[in-house]
Amino acid sequence: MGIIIKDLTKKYGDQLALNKVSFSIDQGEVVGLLGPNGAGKSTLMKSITNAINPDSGEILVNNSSVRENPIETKKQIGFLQENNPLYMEMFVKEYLQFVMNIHGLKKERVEEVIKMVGLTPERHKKIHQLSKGYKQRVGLAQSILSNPEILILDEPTNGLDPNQILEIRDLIREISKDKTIILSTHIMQEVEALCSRVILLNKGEIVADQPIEEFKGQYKSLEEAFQALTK
Ligand SMILES: Nc1ncnc2c1ncn2[C@@H]1O[C@H](COP(=O)(O)OP(=O)(O)OP(=O)(O)O)[C@@H](O)[C@H]1O
Repeated sequence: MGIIIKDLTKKYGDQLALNKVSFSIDQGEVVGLLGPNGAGKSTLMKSITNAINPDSGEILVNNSSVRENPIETKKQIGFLQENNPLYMEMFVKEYLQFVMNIHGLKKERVEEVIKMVGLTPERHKKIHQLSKGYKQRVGLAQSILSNPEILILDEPTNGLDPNQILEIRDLIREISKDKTIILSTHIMQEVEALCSRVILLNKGEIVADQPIEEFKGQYKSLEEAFQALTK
Protein backbone atom coordinates (compact mmCIF):
# COMPACT_ATOMS: atom_id res chain seq x y z
CA MET A 1 0.00 0.00 0.00
CA GLY A 2 1.06 3.62 -0.43
CA ILE A 3 2.65 5.06 -3.57
CA ILE A 4 5.13 3.43 -5.92
CA ILE A 5 6.78 5.40 -8.75
CA LYS A 6 8.88 3.61 -11.34
CA ASP A 7 11.05 5.34 -13.96
CA LEU A 8 8.75 8.32 -14.36
CA THR A 9 9.74 10.59 -17.25
CA LYS A 10 8.03 13.76 -18.48
CA LYS A 11 9.12 16.24 -21.14
CA TYR A 12 7.45 19.52 -22.08
CA GLY A 13 8.67 19.91 -25.65
CA ASP A 14 12.47 19.85 -25.29
CA GLN A 15 12.35 20.57 -21.56
CA LEU A 16 12.99 17.43 -19.52
CA ALA A 17 10.99 17.92 -16.30
CA LEU A 18 11.31 14.40 -14.81
CA ASN A 19 14.03 11.92 -15.74
CA LYS A 20 13.42 8.29 -14.71
CA VAL A 21 12.24 9.16 -11.21
CA SER A 22 11.65 6.14 -8.94
CA PHE A 23 10.70 5.87 -5.25
CA SER A 24 8.07 4.40 -3.00
CA ILE A 25 6.19 5.81 -0.03
CA ASP A 26 4.66 3.55 2.60
CA GLN A 27 1.23 4.08 4.04
CA GLY A 28 1.33 6.65 6.87
CA GLU A 29 4.62 8.29 5.86
CA VAL A 30 4.88 12.10 5.72
CA VAL A 31 7.45 12.95 3.06
CA GLY A 32 8.89 16.37 2.27
CA LEU A 33 9.37 16.89 -1.46
CA LEU A 34 12.12 19.46 -1.93
CA GLY A 35 13.99 21.00 -4.80
CA PRO A 36 14.90 24.33 -6.36
CA ASN A 37 12.47 26.17 -8.65
CA GLY A 38 11.94 24.15 -11.79
CA ALA A 39 13.23 20.88 -10.28
CA GLY A 40 10.08 19.00 -11.30
CA LYS A 41 8.13 18.85 -8.01
CA SER A 42 4.80 20.11 -9.37
CA THR A 43 5.16 17.92 -12.46
CA LEU A 44 5.65 14.91 -10.19
CA MET A 45 2.65 15.77 -8.00
CA LYS A 46 0.42 16.45 -11.00
CA SER A 47 1.45 13.11 -12.49
CA ILE A 48 0.50 11.23 -9.31
CA THR A 49 -2.90 12.95 -9.25
CA ASN A 50 -3.36 12.28 -12.97
CA ALA A 51 -3.64 16.01 -13.74
CA ILE A 52 -0.98 15.49 -16.44
CA ASN A 53 0.19 12.45 -18.39
CA PRO A 54 3.82 11.43 -18.00
CA ASP A 55 5.61 10.22 -21.14
CA SER A 56 6.74 6.94 -19.60
CA GLY A 57 7.04 5.08 -16.34
CA GLU A 58 4.50 3.80 -13.88
CA ILE A 59 2.63 5.16 -10.86
CA LEU A 60 0.87 2.80 -8.47
CA VAL A 61 -1.48 4.14 -5.80
CA ASN A 62 -2.36 1.44 -3.29
CA ASN A 63 -1.21 -1.12 -5.83
CA SER A 64 -3.45 0.27 -8.57
CA SER A 65 -2.05 1.87 -11.74
CA VAL A 66 -2.93 5.57 -12.15
CA ARG A 67 -2.84 5.19 -15.94
CA GLU A 68 -5.09 2.12 -16.03
CA ASN A 69 -7.48 3.12 -13.21
CA PRO A 70 -7.54 6.93 -13.21
CA ILE A 71 -10.90 7.37 -11.49
CA GLU A 72 -10.35 4.79 -8.78
CA THR A 73 -6.86 6.07 -7.92
CA LYS A 74 -7.87 9.74 -7.99
CA LYS A 75 -10.54 9.00 -5.36
CA GLN A 76 -7.83 7.93 -2.95
CA ILE A 77 -5.88 11.19 -3.25
CA GLY A 78 -6.59 14.68 -1.91
CA PHE A 79 -4.67 17.42 -3.76
CA LEU A 80 -3.95 20.98 -2.73
CA GLN A 81 -2.52 22.53 -5.87
CA GLU A 82 0.11 25.24 -6.01
CA ASN A 83 -1.64 28.63 -5.94
CA ASN A 84 -4.78 26.89 -4.66
CA PRO A 85 -7.25 27.53 -7.49
CA LEU A 86 -10.73 28.18 -6.04
CA TYR A 87 -14.05 29.57 -7.30
CA MET A 88 -13.67 33.04 -5.78
CA GLU A 89 -17.29 34.12 -6.32
CA MET A 90 -18.68 31.17 -4.37
CA PHE A 91 -19.44 31.23 -0.65
CA VAL A 92 -17.18 28.97 1.43
CA LYS A 93 -19.91 26.51 2.34
CA GLU A 94 -21.41 26.60 -1.16
CA TYR A 95 -18.02 25.76 -2.69
CA LEU A 96 -17.43 22.85 -0.33
CA GLN A 97 -20.95 21.56 -1.00
CA PHE A 98 -20.17 21.78 -4.72
CA VAL A 99 -17.03 19.66 -4.23
CA MET A 100 -19.04 17.32 -1.99
CA ASN A 101 -21.59 16.78 -4.77
CA ILE A 102 -18.82 15.91 -7.23
CA HIS A 103 -17.62 13.22 -4.80
CA GLY A 104 -21.18 12.09 -3.97
CA LEU A 105 -20.61 12.58 -0.23
CA LYS A 106 -23.02 13.06 2.67
CA LYS A 107 -24.04 16.63 3.62
CA GLU A 108 -22.79 16.26 7.20
CA ARG A 109 -19.23 15.84 5.96
CA VAL A 110 -19.06 19.52 4.87
CA GLU A 111 -19.95 20.74 8.39
CA GLU A 112 -17.48 18.29 9.88
CA VAL A 113 -14.62 19.48 7.65
CA ILE A 114 -15.49 23.19 8.11
CA LYS A 115 -15.12 22.63 11.85
CA MET A 116 -11.95 20.59 11.46
CA VAL A 117 -10.09 23.27 9.48
CA GLY A 118 -11.36 26.18 11.61
CA LEU A 119 -13.55 27.77 8.93
CA THR A 120 -16.71 28.06 11.07
CA PRO A 121 -16.59 31.87 11.54
CA GLU A 122 -15.91 32.43 7.80
CA ARG A 123 -18.22 29.85 6.28
CA HIS A 124 -20.83 32.34 5.05
CA LYS A 125 -18.28 34.62 3.34
CA LYS A 126 -17.43 34.62 -0.33
CA ILE A 127 -14.02 33.04 -0.98
CA HIS A 128 -12.55 36.24 -2.47
CA GLN A 129 -13.35 38.02 0.81
CA LEU A 130 -11.12 35.69 2.82
CA SER A 131 -7.52 36.33 3.86
CA LYS A 132 -4.88 34.16 2.16
CA GLY A 133 -4.62 31.94 5.23
CA TYR A 134 -8.34 31.25 5.22
CA LYS A 135 -8.28 30.63 1.46
CA GLN A 136 -5.62 27.98 2.17
CA ARG A 137 -7.97 26.46 4.76
CA VAL A 138 -10.65 26.22 2.07
CA GLY A 139 -8.10 24.52 -0.20
CA LEU A 140 -7.17 22.09 2.56
CA ALA A 141 -10.85 21.49 3.31
CA GLN A 142 -11.60 20.53 -0.30
CA SER A 143 -8.57 18.22 -0.33
CA ILE A 144 -9.74 16.24 2.73
CA LEU A 145 -13.51 16.28 2.08
CA SER A 146 -13.63 12.75 0.72
CA ASN A 147 -11.35 11.59 3.56
CA PRO A 148 -8.66 10.36 1.15
CA GLU A 149 -5.92 8.11 2.42
CA ILE A 150 -3.24 10.10 0.57
CA LEU A 151 -2.74 13.87 0.63
CA ILE A 152 -0.55 15.78 -1.79
CA LEU A 153 0.14 19.36 -0.73
CA ASP A 154 1.99 21.70 -3.12
CA GLU A 155 3.46 24.62 -1.15
CA PRO A 156 0.51 24.87 1.27
CA THR A 157 1.93 27.80 3.26
CA ASN A 158 3.31 29.80 0.33
CA GLY A 159 2.64 33.53 0.73
CA LEU A 160 1.20 33.34 4.25
CA ASP A 161 2.24 35.51 7.19
CA PRO A 162 4.19 33.84 10.07
CA ASN A 163 1.07 33.38 12.22
CA GLN A 164 -0.90 31.82 9.40
CA ILE A 165 2.06 29.59 8.51
CA LEU A 166 2.05 28.17 12.04
CA GLU A 167 -1.74 27.73 12.00
CA ILE A 168 -1.76 25.88 8.68
CA ARG A 169 1.22 23.82 9.81
CA ASP A 170 -0.64 22.76 12.98
CA LEU A 171 -3.60 21.88 10.84
CA ILE A 172 -1.48 19.72 8.53
CA ARG A 173 0.08 18.02 11.56
CA GLU A 174 -3.41 17.25 12.87
CA ILE A 175 -4.64 15.98 9.50
CA SER A 176 -1.48 13.94 8.86
CA LYS A 177 -2.05 11.62 11.81
CA ASP A 178 -3.76 8.92 9.80
CA LYS A 179 -2.65 9.80 6.25
CA THR A 180 0.14 9.32 3.76
CA ILE A 181 1.40 12.78 2.81
CA ILE A 182 3.64 14.30 0.16
CA LEU A 183 4.40 17.89 1.10
CA SER A 184 6.23 20.19 -1.27
CA THR A 185 7.72 23.27 0.34
CA HIS A 186 10.65 25.67 0.19
CA ILE A 187 10.50 26.20 3.96
CA MET A 188 12.97 23.89 5.69
CA GLN A 189 11.47 24.51 9.15
CA GLU A 190 8.24 23.12 7.78
CA VAL A 191 9.98 19.93 6.69
CA GLU A 192 11.59 19.54 10.12
CA ALA A 193 8.27 20.19 11.83
CA LEU A 194 6.14 17.82 9.77
CA CYS A 195 8.14 15.25 7.82
CA SER A 196 10.10 12.14 8.67
CA ARG A 197 11.73 11.77 5.27
CA VAL A 198 13.03 13.99 2.49
CA ILE A 199 13.00 13.43 -1.26
CA LEU A 200 15.15 16.04 -3.00
CA LEU A 201 14.72 16.65 -6.71
CA ASN A 202 17.18 18.58 -8.84
CA LYS A 203 16.81 19.09 -12.59
CA GLY A 204 14.22 16.33 -12.81
CA GLU A 205 16.25 13.72 -10.93
CA ILE A 206 16.25 12.46 -7.35
CA VAL A 207 19.49 13.52 -5.64
CA ALA A 208 18.52 12.43 -2.11
CA ASP A 209 15.87 10.19 -0.57
CA GLN A 210 16.51 9.76 3.14
CA PRO A 211 15.20 10.15 6.68
CA ILE A 212 15.64 13.80 7.74
CA GLU A 213 18.53 13.18 10.15
CA GLU A 214 20.44 11.20 7.53
CA PHE A 215 19.77 13.90 4.93
CA LYS A 216 21.22 16.53 7.22
CA GLY A 217 24.24 14.26 7.63
CA GLN A 218 27.40 16.26 8.12
CA TYR A 219 25.68 19.57 7.40
CA LYS A 220 24.59 21.99 10.10
CA SER A 221 21.08 22.46 8.76
CA LEU A 222 18.63 21.30 6.13
CA GLU A 223 19.32 24.53 4.22
CA GLU A 224 23.03 23.68 4.01
CA ALA A 225 22.32 20.12 2.87
CA PHE A 226 19.86 21.45 0.27
CA GLN A 227 22.41 23.94 -1.07
CA ALA A 228 25.22 21.41 -1.24
CA LEU A 229 23.12 18.83 -3.07
CA THR A 230 21.53 21.17 -5.61
CA LYS A 231 24.56 23.23 -6.70
N1 LIG B 1 3.23 23.50 -18.92
C1 LIG B 1 4.56 23.56 -19.09
N2 LIG B 1 5.08 23.81 -20.31
C2 LIG B 1 6.41 23.86 -20.51
N3 LIG B 1 7.32 23.67 -19.54
C3 LIG B 1 6.86 23.41 -18.31
C4 LIG B 1 5.46 23.35 -18.01
N4 LIG B 1 5.31 23.08 -16.68
C5 LIG B 1 6.55 22.99 -16.19
N5 LIG B 1 7.48 23.17 -17.15
C6 LIG B 1 8.95 23.13 -16.98
O1 LIG B 1 9.28 21.86 -16.39
C7 LIG B 1 10.30 22.03 -15.40
C8 LIG B 1 9.77 21.53 -14.05
O2 LIG B 1 8.75 22.42 -13.61
P1 LIG B 1 7.90 22.20 -12.28
O3 LIG B 1 6.83 23.24 -12.25
O4 LIG B 1 7.50 20.78 -12.20
O5 LIG B 1 9.01 22.50 -11.15
P2 LIG B 1 8.85 22.79 -9.61
O6 LIG B 1 9.94 22.01 -8.94
O7 LIG B 1 7.47 22.54 -9.17
O8 LIG B 1 9.18 24.35 -9.50
P3 LIG B 1 8.69 25.49 -8.45
O9 LIG B 1 9.43 25.23 -7.17
O10 LIG B 1 9.14 26.75 -9.10
O11 LIG B 1 7.20 25.38 -8.31
C9 LIG B 1 10.67 23.50 -15.43
O12 LIG B 1 11.79 23.65 -16.27
C10 LIG B 1 9.46 24.19 -16.00
O13 LIG B 1 9.79 25.38 -16.69
